[in-house]
Amino acid sequence: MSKVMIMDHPLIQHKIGLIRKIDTGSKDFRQMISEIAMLMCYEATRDLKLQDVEITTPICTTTVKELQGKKLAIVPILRAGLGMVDGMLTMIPAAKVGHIGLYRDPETLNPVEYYCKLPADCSEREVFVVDPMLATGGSSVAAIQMLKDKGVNNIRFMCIIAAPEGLKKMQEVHPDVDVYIGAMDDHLNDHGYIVPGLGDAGDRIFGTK
Ligand SMILES: O=P(O)(O)OC[C@H]1O[C@H](OP(=O)(O)OP(=O)(O)O)[C@H](O)[C@@H]1O
Ligand SMILES: O=c1cc[nH]c(=O)[nH]1
Ligand SMILES: [Mg+2]
Repeated sequence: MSKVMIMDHPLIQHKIGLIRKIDTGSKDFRQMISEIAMLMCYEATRDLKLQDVEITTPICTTTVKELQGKKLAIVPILRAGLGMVDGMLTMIPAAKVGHIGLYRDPETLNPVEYYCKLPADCSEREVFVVDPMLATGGSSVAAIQMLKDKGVNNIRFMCIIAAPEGLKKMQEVHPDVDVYIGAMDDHLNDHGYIVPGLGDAGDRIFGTK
């Protein structure tokens, strides 16, 4: 079964409180989504493996640590996932970035695919899929399936707000995917929005409503 990590860092909790407020405008919302993604990336990469390497300083030779194993890629789910990319890249500047375009049909709540462009060597990388919202789970479960269909098998998923319904679905369909959650909310309303949530993340990031 996958690992689920719910963030307990005070800075993350504080910033999530700010983005929930109805009065927080796009500029501040965007800025804080990016900061939260950076802090969550720091926490979610705690278990990356290190190896010893010999180097030479200006003074002598010594042994230092460097990351071992697979290189990383970040795959935001469009649109709202785009808001998390800058913060992730601040922590992992050498990561490659793929994009998966999905929107949720407002009537059926089913995800509709419209774009997919991944790094050529994506199947050899450890991939962080990012989207601020895990609601019914339809979008993130479908995005991860798209990656698996292209041979990617080392996947983690990071969201800022999750509903229990979405987490349950993710664990049922993709039990191999570790999930990093900023805050666990209460439930979904009749329109599939997370309660208390923060509204429509994409619209708030891009100012489209
Ligand atoms: O778990 P689900 O029920 O699938 O809902 C979550 C999805 O809904 C939102 O995207 P949306 O469809 O609003 O697209 P957008 O990012 O372009 O606004 C959100 O960013 C997730 O991708
Ligand atoms: O609450 C929700 C649910 C889906 N997508 C969002 O942006 N917000
Ligand atoms: Mg949206």
